[in-house]
Amino acid sequence: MLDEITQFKFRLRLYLSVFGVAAASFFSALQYSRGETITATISFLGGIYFILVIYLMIHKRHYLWKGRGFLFFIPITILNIIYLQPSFGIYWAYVGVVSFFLVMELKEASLGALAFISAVFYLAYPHYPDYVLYRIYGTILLVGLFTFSFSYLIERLHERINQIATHDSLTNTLNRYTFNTSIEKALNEFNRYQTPATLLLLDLDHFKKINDIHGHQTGDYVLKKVSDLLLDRLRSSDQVFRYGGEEFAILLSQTKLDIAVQLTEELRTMVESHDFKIGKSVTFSGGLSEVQEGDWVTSWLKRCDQALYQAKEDGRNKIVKN
Ligand SMILES: Nc1nc2c(ncn2[C@@H]2O[C@H](COP(=O)(O)OP(=O)(O)OP(=O)(O)O)[C@@H](O)[C@H]2O)c(=O)[nH]1
Repeated sequence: MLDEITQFKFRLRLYLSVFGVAAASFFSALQYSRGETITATISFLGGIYFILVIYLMIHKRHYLWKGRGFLFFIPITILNIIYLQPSFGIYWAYVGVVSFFLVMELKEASLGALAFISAVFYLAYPHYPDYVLYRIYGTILLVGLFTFSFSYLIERLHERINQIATHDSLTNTLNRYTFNTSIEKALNEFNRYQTPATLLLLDLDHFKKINDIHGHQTGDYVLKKVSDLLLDRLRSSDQVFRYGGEEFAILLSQTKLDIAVQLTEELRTMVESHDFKIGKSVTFSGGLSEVQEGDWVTSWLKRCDQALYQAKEDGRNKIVKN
């Protein structure tokens, strides 16, 4: 769902850029034949810009300047048309307002559209009687307001779906789906740039007893609190995942094994010394392993699993590296 929305946005911007090339070529030729050399040159440069946008989108999956280059061509061309031919040029103002929200990010699109609307109002002012002018102003403002509202709603929904798709609803840590993609990415970065990374698998000790003695709600509270402690302590570049029921995974990017061991010891004592108000301390066991030459996701995970198993075997509340 999430990928579909992102891909739809990407494709829409690609098709609009193709349309931009066609429109720019047509208008450039037309304007040139009419002797409007300056306008023809702007349209021509617009066409080149859109070709560049399309090229980078197809070959690099990159959206040039986040669509900002659009500002220099479409709005300026429309304003120019309104200036030269106010009686029919004004119709393009509506298209101009909407197009900001299709090609740019919401904040920049809103500011751009506001500046554009002000310029349209200024250019239209001397050419229409009051009763027509107010209708033009009113309808352009409403189109701007409605388009902004829809775009705002879509952006909020997108953020919400993103949060639901990537996070665990109880603990607010990242979920298993995100774990798979993140671990692949860490492995690729190691293979390509030798960027170190250490993975920690962490399992709460005797968690079943907490559930059995204090009830599921208290169990949930403990899981949530442990996650909060971990998230508060770690850097934003580190990623905490809920790997299973009472098992977490922490991906420490740019971190070598020895540093990771020190950090995990700190996390272990932090959780152990926290008062969960259940009459005894909560502890965890952890298995650590750094990514190595020739690793696959499975081999890296297997080493962590073995280390975690060893930590449990050694009496729990322990950290083992592998
Ligand atoms: N409250 C709560 N409990 C959960 C959740 N997910 C898993 N559990 C419980 O976690 C417990 C895990 O039990 P075990 O796998 O035996 O592990 P343990 O009791 O921690 O024992 P060791 O790992 O060997 O130290 C089970 O009772 C699960 O029901 C959850 O989301 N909320």
